[in-house]
Amino acid sequence: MSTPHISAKPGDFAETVLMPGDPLRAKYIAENFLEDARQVTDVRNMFGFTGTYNGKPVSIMGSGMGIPSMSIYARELIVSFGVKNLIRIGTCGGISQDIKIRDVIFAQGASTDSNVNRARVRGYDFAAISDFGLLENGVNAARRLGIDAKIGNVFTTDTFYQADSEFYKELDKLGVMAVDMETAGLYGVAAEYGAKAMALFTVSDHVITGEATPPEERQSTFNEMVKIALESI
Ligand SMILES: O=P(O)(O)O[C@H]1O[C@H](CO)[C@@H](O)[C@H]1O
Ligand SMILES: O=c1cc[nH]c(=O)[nH]1
Repeated sequence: MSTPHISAKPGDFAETVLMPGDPLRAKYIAENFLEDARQVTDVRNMFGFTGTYNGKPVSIMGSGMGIPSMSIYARELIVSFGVKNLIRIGTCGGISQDIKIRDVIFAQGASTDSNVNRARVRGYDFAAISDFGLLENGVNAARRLGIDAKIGNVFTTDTFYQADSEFYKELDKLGVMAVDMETAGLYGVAAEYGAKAMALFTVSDHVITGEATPPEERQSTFNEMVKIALESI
């Protein structure tokens, strides 16, 4: 049973899917963290894999960048493949002064400059929030692993190259911790189709201070986040 963007059979995906933006990161996780991993889809090179972690079935699939791409894959996974839990594992830009590069952040909620969630509620505001159970499991897993993760509001933007840098300072005053490009859309799709969603990130750069993770360190901080996500299942 294929969809326009996923070529897989019924039962190919586990009930829980971890979604990095980059399909090559999905491949890396499958090869380095899962047992008995097999590739289940490769349409447009948006790779998806299913295997087990500590004996529990889990899938990993890329989401691509931005709300439209994430929304297509999330909707098809839920509606056509019976996926129940979608966990975004991404990178983000730090906004808050309290946030440092390499920190792990949980998106309790996601504000956005996108119109997709307003379109779901006749133009009104929609509070794009994480599923509480997935968030609680994730935070508990981070604590067990001794990782001091931050939890709060993030901003999902359609514009990676933000022209008005003052805007991030205004978000900082409102307590917004970080910026990404998918989470508000993921939370909206999950709500619309009756699935659970949660997002966590590693901070790859800071959009106000300009600090960035050295390339050689990116993999190890990314690994910490993957471990938290897998241990939370
Ligand atoms: O590392 P990923 O998960 O792709 O996340 C972040 O990186 C991309 C931008 O470089 C956007 O997708 C943003 O949300
Ligand atoms: O979406 C993102 C991700 C990392 N850094 C940014 O500035 N934006």
